[in-house]
Amino acid sequence: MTSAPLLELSEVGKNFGGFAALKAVSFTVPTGGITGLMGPNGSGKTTLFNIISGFIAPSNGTVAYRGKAIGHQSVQERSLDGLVRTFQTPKVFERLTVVENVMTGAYKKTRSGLMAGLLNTPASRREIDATREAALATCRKFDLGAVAGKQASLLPAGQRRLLELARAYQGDPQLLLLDEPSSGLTTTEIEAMTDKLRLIASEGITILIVSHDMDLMGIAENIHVLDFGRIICSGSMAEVQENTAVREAYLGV
Ligand SMILES: Nc1ncnc2c1ncn2[C@@H]1O[C@H](COP(=O)(O)OP(=O)(O)OP(=O)(O)O)[C@@H](O)[C@H]1O
Repeated sequence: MTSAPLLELSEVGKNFGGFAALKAVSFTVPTGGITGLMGPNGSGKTTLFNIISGFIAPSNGTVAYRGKAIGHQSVQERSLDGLVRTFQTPKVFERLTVVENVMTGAYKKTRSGLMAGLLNTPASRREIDATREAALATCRKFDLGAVAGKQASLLPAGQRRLLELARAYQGDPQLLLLDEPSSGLTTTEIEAMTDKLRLIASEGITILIVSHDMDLMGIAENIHVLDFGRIICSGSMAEVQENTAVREAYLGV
């Protein structure tokens, strides 16, 4: 018996004025493992991520998460339910330290929350200490232990990407949406990123990843390819690379 998909997109469309950025996009993301989303520039990948995470509403179609339509849920509600995303350009709190940045990933699930923390009650102090300890453990897991106390603005590109990943991980995701996590990284940094994604997936967290990077995309078990707002191919990396429509979309041949 196959289990229900974690995420199901049905006929999702998005119009910006008269322009159809997405046209009847349907696919599922199974629970567990890594699913990829590829496509040339402007094919609609970020628009689809924005719809799944709740930043924009689709013009048509539905997004179901854990078997339920989530169109009415805000970004925050989705994130509390374990649907956590990163951005093409890493969003890091520049003036906070690395560990403080990671702590912000967990605040939504603390009992007292950020505001109570500011009031400095004993309960909130204990909670902050526990949150900091957990964030430090995450820093070490993502090879950021040595720079945990450093201001985030001082990090080079590779560590910024890892920091964004660590912060998303601290938000306790069930489905992690990663938008171009290796963009701007060197080959060695991409290898480090790949290892961390494998580690996250091995803990049972499902990953949906957008990337242009064929090496990084090689870790996805199943890949969907968008072109001009439509899915033109779905399959393994080998199947996608062999597909004529994909070759035409990327190479124009
Ligand atoms: N808010 C908007 N208003 C109008 N058009 C938009 C808007 N957002 C996206 N588009 C258009 O929709 C199409 C898809 O854009 P999107 O950013 O989703 O593509 P992408 O595949 O993520 O591209 P890239 O790889 O360059 O990031 C593009 O033609 C883009 O210009």
